[in-house]
Amino acid sequence: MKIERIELQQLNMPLRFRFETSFGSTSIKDFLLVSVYSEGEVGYGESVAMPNPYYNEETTETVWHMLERYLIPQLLSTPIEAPEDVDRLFAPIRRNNMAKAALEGAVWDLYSKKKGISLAKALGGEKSIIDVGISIGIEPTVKQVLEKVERHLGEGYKKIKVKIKPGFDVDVVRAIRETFGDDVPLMADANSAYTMEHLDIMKELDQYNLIMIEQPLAHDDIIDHAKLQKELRTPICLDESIHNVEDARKAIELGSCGIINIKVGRVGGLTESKRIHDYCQAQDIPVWCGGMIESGVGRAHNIAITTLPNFTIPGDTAASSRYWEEDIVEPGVELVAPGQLAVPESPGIGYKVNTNAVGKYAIRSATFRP
Ligand SMILES: O=C(O)CCC(=O)C1=CC=C[C@@H](O)[C@@H]1C(=O)O
Ligand SMILES: [Mg+2]
Repeated sequence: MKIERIELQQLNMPLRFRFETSFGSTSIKDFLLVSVYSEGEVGYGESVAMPNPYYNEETTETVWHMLERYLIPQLLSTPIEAPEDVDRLFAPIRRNNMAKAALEGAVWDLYSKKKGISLAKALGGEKSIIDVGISIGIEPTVKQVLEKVERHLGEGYKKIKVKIKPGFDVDVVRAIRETFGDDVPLMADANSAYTMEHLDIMKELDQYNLIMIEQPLAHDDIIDHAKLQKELRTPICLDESIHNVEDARKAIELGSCGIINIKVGRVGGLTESKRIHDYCQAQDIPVWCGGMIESGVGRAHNIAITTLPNFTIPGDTAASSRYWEEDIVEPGVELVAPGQLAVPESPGIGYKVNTNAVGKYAIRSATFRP
């Protein structure tokens, strides 16, 4: 693949709502778009790092730095045939997974466009339709969470995820169960807001037939999660704790989780996402695709990876219109049936990037050549 030029753009896109988790809230999406140009084709990737290092250690600025200083120069000076070569090329650099994933994802898109096949197909995906759920942030009141649950159930979303934190947990889950019944596919995500001192709260949550409790304990822990899992019948799902297939193997061997959330950015790209998927499939551990409030580009990558067969639980990839007045892809990612997205069949990510919209939201850009 002869790469002629790589463009890096920082975008600030206003969100249609304020998204709050146990570690902060945001109403502007600050992220990087990577465009890789080669012989008339462009591949797109998106960095899912947040502006501040609270979800993980990366930020928009650290990703820009890693791309500019290390990853883009390495890619521009090394001949590559396939996206897996990019994964190998970046392996000696420790962590900085979101930076690696942004560029590797753009190469996957480019590669599948050159082959004339969809990204889903290039990854070995099988589905033509995927089921999706929705992630509801922490709201000022339980009543406001209930209103959102009602709206999104009405849209047919196949899984409701609610964010919890100490003081905003059992009440939320109980109210949802009392209002909407036991059949609603419901889960809670704690973003590491609890410790083993909160075992009583976890045991209370265990009574509500949740599909899973996501990342209750520390972001860097798998030992206490294993202890906690022994106390609960609800499966624990790991998000922040899993950065690669080795983390997945160790967590599964220890019994720290029954489910894994694969976020392409957090694990360093689509190649590593596939490895984790394959390993979990062999171990009978279901996976699902977590969201990072992506623009349409990241959303399209999430749709593609979700077509692999062991993605058996609906992910967080909700419709573009939930997040954006105007997405940077056209048409936006929209439901084709209640709670379902169609997997594009056209080459690459299968969505056209709207360069006017990109220009409107761009606050910084740089171009790199071999
Ligand atoms: O709608 C989405 O894209 C999912 C958003 C979501 O739940 C998350 C996004 C970013 C960081 C976290 O707060 C969180 C998660 O942990 O899954
Ligand atoms: Mg999470």
